[in-house]
Amino acid sequence: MKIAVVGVGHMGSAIIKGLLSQAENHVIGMNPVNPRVSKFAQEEGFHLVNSCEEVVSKKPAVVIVTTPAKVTLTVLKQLAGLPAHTVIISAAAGVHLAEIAAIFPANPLAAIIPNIPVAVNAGTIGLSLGPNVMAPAFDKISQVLNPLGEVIRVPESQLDIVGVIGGCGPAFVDVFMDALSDAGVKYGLDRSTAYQLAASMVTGSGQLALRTGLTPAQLRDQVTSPGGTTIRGVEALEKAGFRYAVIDAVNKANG
Ligand SMILES: NC(=O)C1=CN([C@@H]2O[C@H](COP(=O)(O)OP(=O)(O)OC[C@H]3O[C@@H](n4cnc5c(N)ncnc54)[C@H](O)[C@@H]3O)[C@@H](O)[C@H]2O)C=CC1
Ligand SMILES: O=C(O)[C@@H]1CCC=N1
Repeated sequence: MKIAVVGVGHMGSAIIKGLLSQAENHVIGMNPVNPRVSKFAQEEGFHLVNSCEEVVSKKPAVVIVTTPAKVTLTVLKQLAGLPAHTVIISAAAGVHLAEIAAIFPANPLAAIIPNIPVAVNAGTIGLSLGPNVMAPAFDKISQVLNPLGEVIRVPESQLDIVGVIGGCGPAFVDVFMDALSDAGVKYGLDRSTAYQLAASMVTGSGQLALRTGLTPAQLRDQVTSPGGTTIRGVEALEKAGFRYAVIDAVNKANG
């Protein structure tokens, strides 16, 4: 399928990497001229263009817009010449489907909030469908998004909070992994072993939660042996207000 990704920054690059893992995808990236993006396109082997006009002329089946939110509606207006069957997917946080529908009244539309792990096909993607998404368009959306990770369909009113937990969440987890790694180094691990340990532990904990369907509290109880070491660490986290710090991170990101 011919897929254009407009805005090849952090998110656009992550999506392109994930899309390129599927041999049947023909990926076109669009970004204003930028040596970083040209180098990335050369390394990854996708076709790069520098204007919306070129994207329109390629008649992609799907366009994914990953431009900064504040320029996204302007960029979409420059793409308004796309054929009516092109599916438009916006990944810009805070850009609403109704605003996109005002520019593309006939096209199938969707809003997504992906996260950076889409680069390794292990993303979490909040999806809200907009107008004109009949079965063929839904099939295209599924074909593009499903290989990128877990797609969680929500009403658009919930996309912001899905975006904070799924989209911002990796940065919160990265802070946690960084702190764990510092602690590992303090007790004698070399830095790369500490990073590997923290990342592997986070991956495994997530996989266990998904595969067993157990709640985080049930899983924590499996680790906290009576009178053991873990409960002493959990007590320290509670004393430091770890839970409130996490909830307040979501408050602030969602504000
Ligand atoms: N970074 C993330 O984890 C996530 C980002 N998003 C959304 O993705 C969008 C981009 O975010 P990032 O990739 O983090 O920002 P970024 O700043 O890394 O990338 C933005 C890219 O868009 C390009 N750009 C700027 N103006 C353009 C234009 N007129 N036409 C085409 N390209 C243009 C920039 O040159 C840059 O390469 C935002 O709307 C954000 O809400 C959504 C979910 C997660
Ligand atoms: O920080 C941001 O604004 C974007 C939206 C979700 C994750 N990154």
